[in-house]
Amino acid sequence: VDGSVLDREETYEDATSTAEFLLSRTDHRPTIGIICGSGLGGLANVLTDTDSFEFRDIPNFATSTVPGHASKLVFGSLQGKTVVVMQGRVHMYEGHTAKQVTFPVRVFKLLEVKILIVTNASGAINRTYKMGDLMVICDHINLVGLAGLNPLVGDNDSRFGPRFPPMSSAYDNDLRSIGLKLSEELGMKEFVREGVYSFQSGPMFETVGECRLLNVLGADVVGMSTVPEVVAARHCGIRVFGVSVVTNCCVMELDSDDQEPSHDEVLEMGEKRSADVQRLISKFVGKIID
Ligand SMILES: O=P(O)(O)O[C@@H]1C[C@H](O)[C@@H](CO)O1
Ligand SMILES: Nc1nc2[nH]cnc2c(=O)[nH]1
Repeated sequence: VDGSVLDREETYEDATSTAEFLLSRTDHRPTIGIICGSGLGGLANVLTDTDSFEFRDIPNFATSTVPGHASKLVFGSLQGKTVVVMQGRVHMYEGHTAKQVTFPVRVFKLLEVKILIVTNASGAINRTYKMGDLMVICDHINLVGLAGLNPLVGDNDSRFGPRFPPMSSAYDNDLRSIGLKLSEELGMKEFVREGVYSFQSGPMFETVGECRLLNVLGADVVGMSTVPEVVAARHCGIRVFGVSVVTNCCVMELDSDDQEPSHDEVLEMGEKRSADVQRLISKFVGKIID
């Protein structure tokens, strides 16, 4: 079933039936969920003992139309832990609602996933950041969500979580510390940062004025995903760790010679950094107590 054609809100019962569908087809019982961003899906290929499902074959899942997002859900082992990996994600700019975009996270909850690792590609707003940097996400600015487009709008099903969930420590402090320490041990200190991810709906990249606005607001990078997933995860009590690959630097001056962003460039840089992201996430998964 292609979730993009569903014209109703996904319910707790839908998530339950999707979880039951998956649990009846795999013996894996993951405690860690991972979502791979643009060009970063290679992580799923390092799992062993895998069971793989196309999104289009999973009831109630939407399928990604974006190059660099394979649309596969892969269960398997990574560093001795059982994980479930979304090789690619769906985005709101593809026409999906916030609830469709976050449906897999709610299914993860019903699979008894305790920790969600989110990855994405982003553009640098912070002028000290460079292309190819990795940023451990410590906070987000949910411009889309503040304007009312977020997965928690509508009836609240308290089986998932409370009506008014806090978001002031959305990115788990202990997990961030572990991630940053491991990045140092892996010799990545030179290009690993910690900062704030801002979410705009896309699919257009930002104007110069918008980049300057985001800079004033305190954003370090900007992207088109992740935040709805994190909101849904925190709502249902899943702890979150996030890593963003800075695939390009946002254009901050009008009429400058700076290169305009393109999805090809995003994919190219994502794939270039993919091995480092895989090393960091693999080591992280091996280290954390889930
Ligand atoms: O899924 P992510 O956030 O990694 O994808 C980014 C945002 C857009 O989907 C796309 C722009 O190139 O890459
Ligand atoms: N919004 C946005 N998303 C991105 N994803 C990768 N690069 C960018 C960018 O510059 N802007």
